[in-house]
Amino acid sequence: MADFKTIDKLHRRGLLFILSSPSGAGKTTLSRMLLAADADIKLSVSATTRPPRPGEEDGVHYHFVSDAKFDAMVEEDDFYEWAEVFGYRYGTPKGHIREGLKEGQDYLFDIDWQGTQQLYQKDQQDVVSVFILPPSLAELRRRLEERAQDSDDVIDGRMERARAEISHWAEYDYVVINDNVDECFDRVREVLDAERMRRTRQTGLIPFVRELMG
Ligand SMILES: Nc1nc2c(ncn2[C@@H]2O[C@H](COP(=O)(O)OP(=O)(O)O)[C@@H](O)[C@H]2O)c(=O)[nH]1
Ligand SMILES: Nc1ncnc2c1ncn2[C@@H]1O[C@H](COP(=O)(O)OP(=O)(O)O)[C@@H](O)[C@H]1O
Repeated sequence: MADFKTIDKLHRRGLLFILSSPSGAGKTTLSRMLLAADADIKLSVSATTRPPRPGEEDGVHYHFVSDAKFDAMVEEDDFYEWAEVFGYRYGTPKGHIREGLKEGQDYLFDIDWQGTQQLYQKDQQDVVSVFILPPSLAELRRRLEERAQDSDDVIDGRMERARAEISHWAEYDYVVINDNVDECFDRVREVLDAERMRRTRQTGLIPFVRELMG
């Protein structure tokens, strides 16, 4: 008889796990927690024309590229999708995502609603999207100020955009409020765990059931 471990190792198709939120609601924090806690998911590193923030590493958080390089990547059809956000361009490189999915690799995307819509259009079956909401707009501003990475003007701009971004909440599969970060993280992991068990992703089930039925 197959024990739980065998069942757990059934082959499955990977998924494209999207975390979006208005800036400051906590998606970077949650992404880092998820990558640290879960060895089966890896970050899809975007290319951006935005300059690096202190502590950000090229090739780890983003591929930091010039405008000319980004133009060339668009020209060469190197992106799954790309969008302009806050005056800079951001794009998802195609890389090896298609092959990785077949092998059961999950990919994490920290992208905005425009990127989410484009990924859905390209590959609906593999996408699972989660929208993170702040508990209040006052708390959102407090977090942006506490992060201390932007000038007051930039924070005002991000707050203005937050309303527009929040208006896309209903386009997502799941919505989680990030009040207490640990509780929010638990919810996000529950979504990921359940989505991994979807019948259509468990490609090893057909041979398993065939053997089960003898
Ligand atoms: N469409 C799209 N959006 C992206 C991509 N990479 C990052 N973004 C979004 O660009 C926005 C700005 O990101 P960033 O400059 O890192 O600031 P953040 O808002 O503090 O995370 C965020 O909403 C990200 O989700 C990408 O490859 N494609
Ligand atoms: N649940 C939370 N409670 C309090 N502070 C939080 C919470 N989640 C994130 N933060 C803090 O808020 C700031 C913005 O979070 P960040 O993950 O950078 O947001 P985003 O990537 O969505 O712009 C950071 O300083 C982070 O440490």
